[in-house]
Order: sequence, then C-alpha cells, then structure tokens
Amino acid sequence: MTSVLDLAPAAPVVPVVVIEDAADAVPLARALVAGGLPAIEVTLRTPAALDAIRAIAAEVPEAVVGAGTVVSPANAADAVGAGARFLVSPGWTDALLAAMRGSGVPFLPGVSTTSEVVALLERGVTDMKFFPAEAAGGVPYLKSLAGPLPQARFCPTGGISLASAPSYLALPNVGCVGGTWMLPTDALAARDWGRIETLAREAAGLPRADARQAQATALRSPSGR
Ligand SMILES: O=C(O)C(=O)C[C@H](O)[C@H](O)COP(=O)(O)O
Repeated sequence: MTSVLDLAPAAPVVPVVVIEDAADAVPLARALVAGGLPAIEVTLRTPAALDAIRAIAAEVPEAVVGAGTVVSPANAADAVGAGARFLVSPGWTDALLAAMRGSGVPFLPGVSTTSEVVALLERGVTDMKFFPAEAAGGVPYLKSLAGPLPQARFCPTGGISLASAPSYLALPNVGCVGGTWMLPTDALAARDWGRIETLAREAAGLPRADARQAQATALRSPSGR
C-alpha cells in the first residue's frame, strides 16, 4: 500500500480543507490541482465534508482526495465510502488504527509525543502526522526524534506557514507538510479560486528534503556520478 507521504511525489504540501458548502468542493479542488497540489485532505469537521469528498472523487480525477479529522472507526468507513483515497487523524487509539488499517487505503495516524511514535512503530506503522506541529515542538522536536527513531516519517501539520514549511521539509524524517495557509478564509468566502490557485502554486514550489539532497548531489557532481 502506497504511503500517504508518497501519494504526491511532486507536491510537498497537503492542503487541509474545511468545506462549509459542498458546492465549493469541485472548483476548490480544481484550483488546488491547477496550482500543483493534487493530494487534498478534506476535514470531516463540517456536515458538507462527505458530500465534498464524493464530489471531488467523482469530478476531479486528477485530485487524490482524502479525509482528515478521522477520529472514529465510523468516520473511516464513511470517508472511504464517499471516495476518500487516504485517511488522516489528529491522534490515534488502537480501535481507530484497526479501522484505518482495515479501510484498505493509506492512512496517517496523528502523534505529538515520543511515546506515541514508539507505540505506532511497535504496531508496524512508520508514517505519521505530527500534530499540532508548531505547538508540539515544531522543527527542533522532529529533529530530536530523527536520532533515536529514524524509521519514523512525518507529515507535520498545525500552525505551519509558507515561511516555516521549508525548515520542516528540509528534515530527513519529513515527507510532506500539511496546512491551510493556501486557503485563506476571505478567499474561500469570496470563492476566489484564482487566488487559491496562486497560493497553491507557491506552496507546490517548495523543495522537499529528497529534492534538496538530489540537488546538492548534482551540484557536487555535475556529471551525476
Ligand atoms: O482537522 C484535523 O484533523 C486536524 O488535525 C487539524 C488540521 O491539521 C489543522 O487544523 C491544520 O490547520 P493549520 O494549523 O491552519 O495549518
């Protein structure tokens, strides 16, 4: 099963979307895809979320739509039933983990402490959401985890901005970052899809760690050897 962290190799950023009106889902997803962010996390925080996932899955084939705020086995089942291709949770329990595992789609359980990371590794899960990233310790915290727990890989989310994203993406244990900064509330309210596309394009241009490493290697050895 492909990991969520590998879903969008070209895009280092997963937009985290809160949709109030399902009618906005398709134009919003099209704007994100056009800007270069095809992996889209629709949070199950609003009554419109499942309809939004359904609409994106049906009408925007270039998008890889997933569900966020998955906090119960029922959430996982409903999201996959609506067409979610990945699941993200802010935290996890064994019951939630079993449901996400049984869903058949890639999933990212949320962690914010070292013990939660170790408990997931013990259960065979290496790819996790680090939430709430900034409040839980941010870049220095993840850097500290890379020493003792190099097998754990993270998608930090929570409080990340265009300015802070590059320092996360430069870490060896970060595969992507999640965030809402490319979806400002006023642009959503105004249905300003053009502005969202522009902000998405800016986010999609952020280099991720492996790209930085490849670039560094190429610079050291222009022949590629
Ligand atoms: O809904 C969920 O399941 C969450 O875990 C929360 C989101 O990841 C954050 O709300 C991201 O929002 P920003 O902090 O604005 O980037």
